[in-house]
Amino acid sequence: MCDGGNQGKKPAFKTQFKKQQFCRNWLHTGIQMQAKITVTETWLRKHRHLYDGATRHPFIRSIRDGNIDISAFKTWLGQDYIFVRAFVPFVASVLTKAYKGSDDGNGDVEVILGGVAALHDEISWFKKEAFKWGVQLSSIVPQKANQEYCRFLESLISPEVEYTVAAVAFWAIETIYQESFAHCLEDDSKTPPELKETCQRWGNESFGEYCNSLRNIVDRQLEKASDDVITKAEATLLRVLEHEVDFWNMSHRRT
Ligand SMILES: Cc1ncc(CO)c(N)n1
Repeated sequence: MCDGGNQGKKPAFKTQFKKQQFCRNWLHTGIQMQAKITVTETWLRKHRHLYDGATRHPFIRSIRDGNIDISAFKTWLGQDYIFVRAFVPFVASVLTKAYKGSDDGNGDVEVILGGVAALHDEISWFKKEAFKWGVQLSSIVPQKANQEYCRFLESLISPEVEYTVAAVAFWAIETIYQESFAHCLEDDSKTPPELKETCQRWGNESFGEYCNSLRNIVDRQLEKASDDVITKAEATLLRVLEHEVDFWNMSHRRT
C-alpha cells in the first residue's frame, strides 16, 4: 500500500505530494489531494535553488548570524533607498493595470494600494534610518546592479507588459524581502539588536499576509492567462530572482 504505514489516515499534504511521485497507483487508492497546486507553487519548486539563493543570501545570513559588516549594511541602506524610489512608479503602474485590466471583484486595487501606502511609510523610514547610521542619502550614487534593477522595473512599467506579468514581478520583489528578513527574526537567530527594526519592517507577519494576498492575486491571474503570458511571467520571475541576488551581492561585496 501507498499510505506509508499511516493506517488509512490521510497523510500530510507534503507527504501526499511525494507519494504521488513514487506510487504509480496512488491516485487510484481513493486518497484525494487536499489542495490544488498553484502556478506559483510549481514555479517555487522548480526554481527552488535560485529562490533560496535570493532569500538566504550571505548578506542575509550575516545579519542572522550577527557577524554583519556594518559598512555593508550601510551600503545596502543607501542603495535600497534609491531602489525604493524607483519602485514607487512601478507599483503605481501595477495599480493602474489592476484598475484597467480586471473587473476587480477580488479587490486587487485595494491590496496594491496598501502596498503604495506602505512605500510612503518606507521612504520616511529610510530617511530616519539613514540619519541614525550617518548615511548621506543625497550623495548616494546608484551602483551598477541597482541601475540595472531600476531599468528592469522601468521596462515593466510599459503598457505593453501585461498586468499578470507585472504582478508576478511585484509579488516576487516583495516576497523575497519578506522571506529574507523573516529569516533573521527566527528564534535561533543572532541578529544584532540595532538591526532588528530593519528586519521587522519586511519580516513582520502583516507584511507576510500582504505578500500572501499578492500571491493570491498572481495565482488567480495565472489561472486564466494564456500560455504566452505564463511563459513571460515565469521568465520575469527568474529575472527578479537574479536581480535580487545581484542586489545583495552589491551590498555584501561593496564593489
Ligand atoms: C532590492 C529590493 N527588493 C525588494 C524590496 C521590497 O520592497 C526592496 N525594498 N528592495
